[in-house]
Amino acid sequence: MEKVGYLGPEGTFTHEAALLYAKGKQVYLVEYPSIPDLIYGVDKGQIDHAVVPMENSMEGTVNVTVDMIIHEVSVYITGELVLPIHHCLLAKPGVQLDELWVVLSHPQALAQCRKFLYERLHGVELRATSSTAAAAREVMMGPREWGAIGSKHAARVFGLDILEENIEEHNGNCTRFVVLSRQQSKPTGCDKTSIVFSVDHKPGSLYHALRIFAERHINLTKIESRPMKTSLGEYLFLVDFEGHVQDAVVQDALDELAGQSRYFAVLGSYPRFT
Ligand SMILES: O=C(O)C(=O)C[C@]1(C(=O)O)C=C[C@@H](O)C=C1
Repeated sequence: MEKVGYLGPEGTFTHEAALLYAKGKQVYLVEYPSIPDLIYGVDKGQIDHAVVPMENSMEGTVNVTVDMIIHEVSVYITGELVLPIHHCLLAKPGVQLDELWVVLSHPQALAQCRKFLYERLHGVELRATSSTAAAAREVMMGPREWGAIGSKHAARVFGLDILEENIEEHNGNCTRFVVLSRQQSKPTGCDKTSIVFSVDHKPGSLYHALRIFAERHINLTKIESRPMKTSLGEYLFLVDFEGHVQDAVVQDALDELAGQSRYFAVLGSYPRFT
């Protein structure tokens, strides 16, 4: 049976994404304590696939995920899942909001609830944890004055009360998760591809790179720059577009782009989440 890893413990949003990915498949879910552990887990062959958060509609890219895929491991993006993210304020049964003096959660979740924390819990100490469910677990074991930001599922798993629901700043809050695997996925006819490249520091370089897609009517769905990490001012461009690396038009475009890039790599082609 294939093994699918997720950021644990049970009750994280990544766990929800992994459950969605596993639906109708015969797979075995494996919990990992951090995103790097999870990504190394798939790279080293401990698991077949890893479900990791990639991008949030409010907070943008999950840098650790993107940077590890680009710089540290040899895995492909083979799937994507988009989930609505609704956060709750959780506490031990019977505890009231004004009794809380510490609130724990994953940094992404704390950031997505910044306004609520400022308006309703101003002055409380905010503590970062490895995941939202890890925060709920600590609250279950910790003093009564601790609260956590996490999902309804985490409240059930750790026996906590939900003091407030939907405390995220925007009700359209959602996170895009990707599936990482050691083998590339096959074309489905409704795919997306992620690539990364760098260009020379001369006028028009990026324009000429993007022109390759425009001329072939290839629809770009995301463009982002990340530091190359070698020196200040050196960037890698990450581009997502519709199509699969095995499509003739995409192959033609990528051949041209590779020929004029300083660095070029395909991160993977995968079925588009609809
Ligand atoms: O802590 C969790 O529950 C996670 O699954 C991680 C994570 C993330 O890193 O983006 C996933 C979705 C939400 O955006 C908040 C946290």
